[in-house]
Amino acid sequence: MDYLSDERKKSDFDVEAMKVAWAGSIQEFQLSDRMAKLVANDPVFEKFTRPMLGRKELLKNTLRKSAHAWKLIIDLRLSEEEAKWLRLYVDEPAYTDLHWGMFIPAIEGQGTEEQKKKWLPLAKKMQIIGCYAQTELGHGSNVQGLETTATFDTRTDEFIMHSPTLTSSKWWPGGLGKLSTHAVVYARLIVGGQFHGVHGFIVQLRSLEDHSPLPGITVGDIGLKFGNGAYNTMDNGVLRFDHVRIPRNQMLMRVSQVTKEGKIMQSDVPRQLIYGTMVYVRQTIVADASKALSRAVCIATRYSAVRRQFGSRDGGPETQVIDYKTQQSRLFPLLASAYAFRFVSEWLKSLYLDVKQRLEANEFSTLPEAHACTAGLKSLTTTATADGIEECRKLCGGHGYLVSSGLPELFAVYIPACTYEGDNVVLMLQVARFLVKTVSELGHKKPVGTTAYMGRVASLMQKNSAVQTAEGWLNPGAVVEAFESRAARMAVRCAQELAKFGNPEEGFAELAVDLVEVAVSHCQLIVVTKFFEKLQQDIPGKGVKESLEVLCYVYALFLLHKHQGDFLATGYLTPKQASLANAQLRTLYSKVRPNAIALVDSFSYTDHYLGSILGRYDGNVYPKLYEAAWEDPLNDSDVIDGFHQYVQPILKQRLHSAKL
Ligand SMILES: CCCCCCCCCC/C=C\CCCC(=O)SCCNC(=O)CCNC(=O)[C@H](O)C(C)(C)COP(=O)(O)OP(=O)(O)OC[C@H]1O[C@@H](n2cnc3c(N)ncnc32)[C@H](O)[C@@H]1OP(=O)(O)O
Ligand SMILES: Cc1cc2nc3c(=O)[nH]c(=O)nc-3n(C[C@H](O)[C@H](O)[C@H](O)COP(=O)(O)OP(=O)(O)OC[C@H]3O[C@@H](n4cnc5c(N)ncnc54)[C@H](O)[C@@H]3O)c2cc1C
Repeated sequence: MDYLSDERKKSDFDVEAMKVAWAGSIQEFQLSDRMAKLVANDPVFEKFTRPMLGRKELLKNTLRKSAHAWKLIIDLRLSEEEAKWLRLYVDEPAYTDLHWGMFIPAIEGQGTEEQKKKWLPLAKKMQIIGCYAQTELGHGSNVQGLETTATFDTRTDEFIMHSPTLTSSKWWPGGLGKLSTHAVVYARLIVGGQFHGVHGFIVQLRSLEDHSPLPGITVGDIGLKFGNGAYNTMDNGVLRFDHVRIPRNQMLMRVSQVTKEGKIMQSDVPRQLIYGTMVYVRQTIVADASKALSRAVCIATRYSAVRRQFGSRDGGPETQVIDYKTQQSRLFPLLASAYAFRFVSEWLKSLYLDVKQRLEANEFSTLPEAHACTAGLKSLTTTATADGIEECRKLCGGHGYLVSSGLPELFAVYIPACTYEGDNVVLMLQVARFLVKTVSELGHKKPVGTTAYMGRVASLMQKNSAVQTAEGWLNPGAVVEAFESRAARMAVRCAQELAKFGNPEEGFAELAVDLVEVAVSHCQLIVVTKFFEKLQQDIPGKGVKESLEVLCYVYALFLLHKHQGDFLATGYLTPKQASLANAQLRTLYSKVRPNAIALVDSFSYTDHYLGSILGRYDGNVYPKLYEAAWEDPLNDSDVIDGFHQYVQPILKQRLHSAKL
């Protein structure tokens, strides 16, 4: 029985066509759908019991699933793209994520042709397992502050890898603790007693025969992390070197080379390329944000349509909680954000692929913008997604707190995204630096790409919003101009404040809070603009484009409402115009309402991937919650273990004293 069928009938767009719009293309949809079903129908990938497992059992279970996934990849001859989708739908962080997601990309991006030829075939056949060992106990954000040393020994033509202090211990790398045989280790290059910057080195950690750590290497897991199950399927590790020798050709040498004689040779490649793997991964994290947020939103939306509270008249049904305006005002902006992040990630991927091609051809001019966009959008989308998952839990009331809602584990597994691959505040400060530089160069350099609007800064500073009615806000030009003006005005005002400091670094430190706000406003502008640009494309299917238009305005006007202080303080909007935007937002919520279930169905998530009783496709929530309660190990017996030993004596004592 489909308890949500009435809801599904209300929608006025073609859901199958929306699935394609969400996936990006029919090919991508079919590929993803095939992998989702493959995983959902395979009992090895069962995940409901995960939060009940102890750490060792949990990790072993992950190894079993990863081995099975690898067997499927080989047996079914899956392409790299198919394998990525398969791992996504298995939905369990594993050592393989870092192997494929960072170790291999680090060698691809920073290795020489010779190094790639040697290491990539081994890694791609999984004859070695690698991780990305950058962060240390004492330093994560400050990469130039890393303490591990790689000292070149001209006599033996080797580097000596060493951990000189406790704080130089590598700490956090995923897959390092128990599984990696190799790592790309970031360390201070020392040649002839001089420091020559931080570089990556391929280091073997464990024997390929019996997996024991090699001499001079101390390696282990850093311990239990937040939440049951969640990210504890990953062996984040600690690593120390005691004068471990590696051949010279294991330094990744695309950026700088060390000769046999101990000479440093700089190629034309900028040193920032050493950070290139982070640009790649940050871009994938933006795509992951839309997946995580859409999952949470799918659960909360379906459950909000099933759940009823108050409002019964003449014995009729109570009100579906999704019909409360307050519920809509919390839920629908998140639904719109999931779509907004999906489309901005699509754009970011194309930007990244373009930069990658240019880098391969030794053309580096677009790298700073790619860094700013990946850093800023990673920060913006992961912050919003982490907050959004928690909001979805609250939107589900008490049942959202049950593990079987799927939300607690999703939250626990997701929130480190605000920290890993760059703390979100640190990353926004990188965007701010890029913007301040752009403003300072306005007189002699035409801004391009995502900062092109700064080229119109004079008019953006003068012209105020012309919107006169609530309908006036349903105009892409009016909305985009509002976001451009806010971002440009905030950036210019900050630049003026900065100019008052004799020492720019001192000014940057003092104004850091304002600078982060400038960076956020710039990144929100990018997301809004890319959503409108998406709507310029041909999007087939009855009502699909119209529904996306509604979501685009919801996303933009919700941000405008949330940050109205900025829009008012910069003088671009009057209080009346801000309140008209809010009135329009209320109208938009009622347009989303009939389509809400169809909009989350369009994510095309299987019940397996959602992993939530509240978010079941058929809406059959209460019987399934009731059944699941009886499957809890505590309900194996009527009287629990420990009762006779610890509780009964207390009860008996009470009976005894009552008799007295
Ligand atoms: C099969 C596929 C699966 C896909 C899944 C993938 C994996 C999924 C996720 C897995 C889960 C977890 C993985 C987590 C992994 C990690 O966390 S790895 C560790 C990440 N660490 C960080 O992100 C550290 C953050 N810190 C930094 O990035 C910096 O070093 C920082 C930029 C903050 C340092 O600032 P400064 O000290 O000012 O920097 P400098 O070194 O002096 O350099 C400044 C110049 O360099 C430019 N820059 C900085 N970063 C980059 C970059 N990434 N790319 C290009 N350019 C960069 C910066 O703009 C300065 O340029 P300028 O001098 O102004 O011209
Ligand atoms: C689950 C997980 C997986 C990870 N996987 C890996 C991995 O595979 N490989 C790897 O190398 N690393 C990994 N890391 C480490 C991760 O990349 C770092 O933790 C991250 O970059 C943040 O650095 P940090 O811990 O030094 O934070 P810190 O920099 O110590 O941050 C602490 C606080 O200080 C603030 N702060 C720091 N610097 C500044 C500044 N300049 N201005 C203002 N505020 C500042 C931050 O905003 C934050 O509030 C992982 C971390 C986690 C949690």
